[in-house]
Amino acid sequence: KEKVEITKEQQALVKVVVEAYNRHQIPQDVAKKLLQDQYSAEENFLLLTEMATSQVQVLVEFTKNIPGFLSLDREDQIALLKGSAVEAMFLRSAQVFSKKMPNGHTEVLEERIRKSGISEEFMTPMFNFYKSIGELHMVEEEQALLTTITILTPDRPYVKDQQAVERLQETILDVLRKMCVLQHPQDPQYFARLLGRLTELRTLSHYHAEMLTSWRVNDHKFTPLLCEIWDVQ
Ligand SMILES: Cc1ccccc1NC(=O)[C@H](C1CCCCC1)n1c(-c2ccc(Cl)cc2)nc2cc(F)c(F)cc21
Repeated sequence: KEKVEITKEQQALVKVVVEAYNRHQIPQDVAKKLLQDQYSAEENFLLLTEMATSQVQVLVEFTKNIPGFLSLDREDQIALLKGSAVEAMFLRSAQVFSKKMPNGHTEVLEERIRKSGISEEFMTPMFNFYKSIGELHMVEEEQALLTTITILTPDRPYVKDQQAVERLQETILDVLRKMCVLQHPQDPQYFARLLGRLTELRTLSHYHAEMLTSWRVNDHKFTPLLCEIWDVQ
């Protein structure tokens, strides 16, 4: 059985990515806000657009710390950000939903989200994804690396030098694979299950435009940044 070992430079890479991931988290805790009060569909829609707008800004800052990202072609950097922003938002939402909370809090949070204004048809795929992420009990290194892998997806629309992105993604995949073996020795399939979630994430993200335009509000107002990133307006 080969001895799996994370090299010094891989440890340094993980440290940089995890610190950037933790530093660039959403300022105010949206889960706490949702647990404190029940908001109208209008207030929830506004909260979502604010959260999503700040999350995109946070994502841009985070990518600057991904080793090699700034050496990519400038237009490819933009293509990767545009292509991964929605998935990063759902992945972040899933991680927020999966956080350990006092008894009964997760149920209240789920209820508040169910009643937030999103139309019923999207609840099942969305919560199935959130719960499948929760079942993985990811440590923060795995969460940070999984988000990085999502950003470094070579086959996003308009990416010119896919090989360059593939090389960066493979560097991250390699250290994540080793970390999973070391972190979950009893579950050799863990790494494969982790990557399987990215397929579920991509499917859920296909619904994002409909989820937004079908939100139960009269006027769907988006920020210019969100119009850039989401397929809306
Ligand atoms: C958590 C975050 C961080 C960064 C960016 C965005 C968000 N996400 C949000 O703010 C929205 C809120 C927004 C306010 C209404 C309820 C859902 N949100 C969504 C969501 C639902 C549907 C769509 Cl289309 C998008 C997102 N899933 C969530 C799961 C959670 F556990 C949570 F606490 C908030 C969640």
